[in-house]
Order: sequence, then structure tokens, then C-alpha cells
Amino acid sequence: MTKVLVSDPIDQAGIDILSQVAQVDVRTGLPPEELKAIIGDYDALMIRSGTTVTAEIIEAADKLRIIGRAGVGVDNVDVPAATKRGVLVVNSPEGNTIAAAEQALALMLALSRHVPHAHASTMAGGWDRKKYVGNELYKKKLGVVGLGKIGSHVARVAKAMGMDVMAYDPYVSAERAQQMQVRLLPLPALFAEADFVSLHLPRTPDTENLVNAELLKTMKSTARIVNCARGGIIDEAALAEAVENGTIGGAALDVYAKEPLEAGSPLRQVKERLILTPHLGASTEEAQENVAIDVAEQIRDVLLGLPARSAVNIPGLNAEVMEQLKPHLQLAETLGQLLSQLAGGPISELEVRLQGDFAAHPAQPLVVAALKGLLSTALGDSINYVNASLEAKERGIHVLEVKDDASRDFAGGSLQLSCRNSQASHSVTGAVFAEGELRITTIDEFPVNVAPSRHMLFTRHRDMPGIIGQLGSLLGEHNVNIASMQVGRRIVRGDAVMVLSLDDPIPPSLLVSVHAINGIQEAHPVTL
Ligand SMILES: NC(=O)C1=CN([C@@H]2O[C@H](COP(=O)(O)OP(=O)(O)OC[C@H]3O[C@@H](n4cnc5c(N)ncnc54)[C@H](O)[C@@H]3O)[C@@H](O)[C@H]2O)C=CC1
Ligand SMILES: O=C(O)C(=O)COP(=O)(O)O
Repeated sequence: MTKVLVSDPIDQAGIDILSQVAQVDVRTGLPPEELKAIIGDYDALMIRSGTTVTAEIIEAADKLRIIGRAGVGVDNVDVPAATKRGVLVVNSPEGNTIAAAEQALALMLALSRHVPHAHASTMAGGWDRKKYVGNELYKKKLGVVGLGKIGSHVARVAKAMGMDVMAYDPYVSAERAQQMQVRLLPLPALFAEADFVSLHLPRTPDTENLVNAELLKTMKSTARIVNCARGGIIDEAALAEAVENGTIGGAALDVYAKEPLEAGSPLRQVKERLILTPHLGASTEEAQENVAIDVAEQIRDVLLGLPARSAVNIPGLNAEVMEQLKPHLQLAETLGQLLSQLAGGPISELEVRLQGDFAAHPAQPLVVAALKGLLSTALGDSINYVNASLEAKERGIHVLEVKDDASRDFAGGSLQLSCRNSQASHSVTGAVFAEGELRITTIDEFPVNVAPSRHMLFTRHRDMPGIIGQLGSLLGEHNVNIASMQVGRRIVRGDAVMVLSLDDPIPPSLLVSVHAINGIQEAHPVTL
């Protein structure tokens, strides 16, 4: 029975989808040791930010095929460790965009009008209209750091509220910023000019402690900062001090370096002009339904053997590409399997050549598929689209991609894989014919025209009378049925190849006899 573990609170809509294909166990708040102890039973894991998926947990996850993050940030998942184990990581890149953006806007308004403190004071019996005089956002300068999906929505709404919006994002083009009518500024200039700063960038080694004591000192003493992105981007002790000392006008945080926020955090000591919420950015009914459906559908699809649409660790290979290129990927994988069995040993270089109309396809997915095929001979089921590139790199396989749209052998083009190792080099070419039918069209530059089949035998031999008959009789004597046979040669009585599709595998003892036939130079049994 396929089993899915849901280890954080997920909307019921997601559980319902997963239940169509698997037994779903919801166990939230598991301590790491307990998660490690049970993860080996599960085919899929669905999480939010509450579960940390370490390399140790992935190591214990013998059956795990997919980790679904019902949200955006995957910084709580050791993605390289998952990739190494061939575990797909998916997320919901857009399901909570609006929720997180609205949380940032809510905090900006709440900060500028002292909403939480005024509320607490009123509830406590007070009526303090003077203390809580605030500021308007209208005509104030907002600096958005990270102009991605959430940052862009914040910028759009802030502009509608009459704010002057600037942004810092090293990966956003001047054209995009212009389109959004946002000024792009370097980070120090943005911090120096801003009345409000809102952070919307991921936490990475580059962004850790990006907002430190030094940068805070460059802000206006009235400026306020909002972080609904990730903890650890702001130095929390420095921020607490800056708010307390009046270096800046205030701050509102939804995310923390360590969650839940520790009881002894200096942030908890700040009494005024600081608003803290417990990571609520994505916590709207709408966003929770969106992300749960988005991610549960992907887990369901992957468990059914279908591609996922938002895979984090197979860039360029989303569901749309997989669907469009299905037969082409199948061809690349089959040729990879074939090539590795012809080579019969470690390979140091693989050339993937997209010829004719094939060159119009993106190369990367086809390279990944070829590597998966190539490595599956040695690594079996443990190799997949997730870890194929990494495994190839670790085995020192140098990959060359070539696009040659001038070569016009077939309508639709062809794909050629060539490999080299210390002893020899081999090449195979294939094409996708009408109705998605796959054909092997050359082997070691000899022209053939064969549909791949489960069991095959490839020989290199001298083109001379009697060889085909001898081989046919030999296989017949051993009850190996030949489904089809083809010979390819470049010159009469020169070197030739023979391709046999067989109904049964060739036993090793029979292979010895095949090799013994006079004129046969090489014989490679192939299983696809
Ligand atoms: N508080 C919450 O509950 C939620 C928090 N988030 C967090 O919000 C953040 C943004 O999410 P999205 O907008 O969906 O992501 P996104 O990928 O659409 O945007 C991130 C932007 O940050 C930019 N960026 C990367 N490194 C940068 C750097 N060093 N300096 C400035 N900009 C940089 C990227 O170019 C990109 O434009 C993520 O960290 C995500 O985890 C997302 C949803 C909910
Ligand atoms: O989607 C994200 O990146 C979030 O931070 C949301 O986290 P959550 O799912 O609410 O634990």
C-alpha cells in the first residue's frame, strides 16, 4: 500500500486528494527522532515550514519518492541530500503569494498606526489617543527587497496606495522594473532613502544577516522595516537594539532565525514599536487551500508515475515539458541504455547531439533522460530524472551537448548519443517516427532501422556468407526466438552490424558460442 506522511497541518482538500491514491497518515509535531524512525515506511512526505527534513532523515527514507512542500520556501529541506537520493522535491510557488504579500501590507499598516499596541492599551482600560498618533503610507518611500512574486504584489498595491516604490533585486532587469514603474536602487541607497523597507527574498548563504547593525544605522530614524520573507535575513539582536534605541522607527516580523521564536529572544524584550507574528504569512484559508491542492496533486501524480509541475530539484523538466517531449525523452533514455550496454563499462564522455528538427527541442531534458538511461544499466531503479545529472558528475562523465540543425536525415530530426571510454567509442542514433514510434537508426555509424525491444542482440561482424544462418541456427537450438533481424553495412563484404530483436534473453553460455562463430567480432546482448 502506498503511504503518505503529512507532518504539518495541511488543508483537508489536500488530504482528500492524497487519499485517492494512498493511505494518508497525518502526524504533526513529530520530534526529529520519531520522524526518522517512521519515515522508512513512506513513499511521500507532505510538509510546511514546521518540519525540518535533514540529510539524516532523507538517509532513513528508504521508500521516499517525493517531498511536497505546501508553500514556497524549501529552506527547511536538505534539497541536495534529496537530489542525491533521487527524491523529488516539489513546492507551490504561487499558492500563497497574495497571502504573504497581504501580511506584509497588513504589518506595514499596523506598524504605522500602532494597531496592536493601541488595541492592547484600549483592552486594558486605556483611552490613549495621543500616544498612538501614526503616519500615512501615502507618498512615503517603500523599498522592496526581492522583487519576485510576493515583492511585486506588494509593490503593485503600495503604488495604488500612493507610495513611491523602489526595489533592490540583483536578478531583476531594468525593463521589468520599468514595466512595474519601480526604481531599481543598490541596497545601501534603498535603505538610506526608505521610509519603509519590506523584505521578500529567500534566505540563502548570500542573504544571511543581510540586514545587520551597520545597515540599520544607515536608515532614517523614522524608517520601519517589515520581514515576511525568512528569518536569519535580519540580525535579530541588532534589530531589537535598533528599535529599542530609536535608531529606526519600528519593525514588524513574521519570520525568525529559529522557529518557534525562543522564549529568551531579545525581540521579546522590546515593548514598543515592534510587532511580532508567528509565521502567519501563508495562513489564510484561501492560501492554505491553494497550496494543499497544488502540492497534493503533484504528490498524487508522481505516485501514479506522472511528472510534477513544480519540481524544485529538476530544473527545466516540468510536467508541460515532460508531456510535450514524452517520446523524445523515451528515445533519449532508450539510446542511453543501449549505449551503456554497447560500451560495457565506465564511460568518461557522453556527447548528446540534437540533429535536424530535434535541435528545436530544449537540450537539457534530453541530456538528463540520456544520462538516466546510461546510468540505469549500472544503478537500476535508484537512478531517476532527479539524480541522473548529479550521479553522472560524480562518476566523472563529461557531457557535451551539440545542436546540429543542418543535419537532415529524418523529418523530425534525430538524436545521436556517442560515448568514449579508455578502450573504445560507440554511437547510436534514433528518431521519433509518426505516432511517437521510436526507431534506432544507426549503430556505430552503421545504418539500421529497428524499433527498440526488450531483449536484443547486437553484433559486429564481417559481411560474409553463412554468418546470419549460423547465428540463427545457434539461437534456434537454444530455444531463443528471433522476432526480427536486420543487417547494416557500409560496403559489401566489409564490416557490418546485425541487430536481432529477441523474445527471450540470451543466456551467458550461449553468448560464448555466439562469439565463437567465425567472423563475429563483437556481440552485445541488450536489455531495454
Ligand atoms: N511568511 C510567510 O509565511 C511566507 C514567506 N515566503 C517567503 O517569501 C520569500 C519570497 O517568496 P516569492 O516572492 O514567492 O519568491 P520569488 O522567487 O518569486 O522571489 C524572490 C525574489 O528574491 C530575489 N532575490 C534573490 N536573492 C536576492 C538578494 N540577494 N537580494 C535581493 N533580492 C534577491 C529573486 O531575484 C526573486 O526576484 C521567500 O523567502 C519565501 O520563502 C513565502 C510565502 C509565505
Ligand atoms: O511558503 C512559505 O515559504 C512559507 O513561509 C509559509 O510557511 P507555512 O506553510 O505557513 O509554514
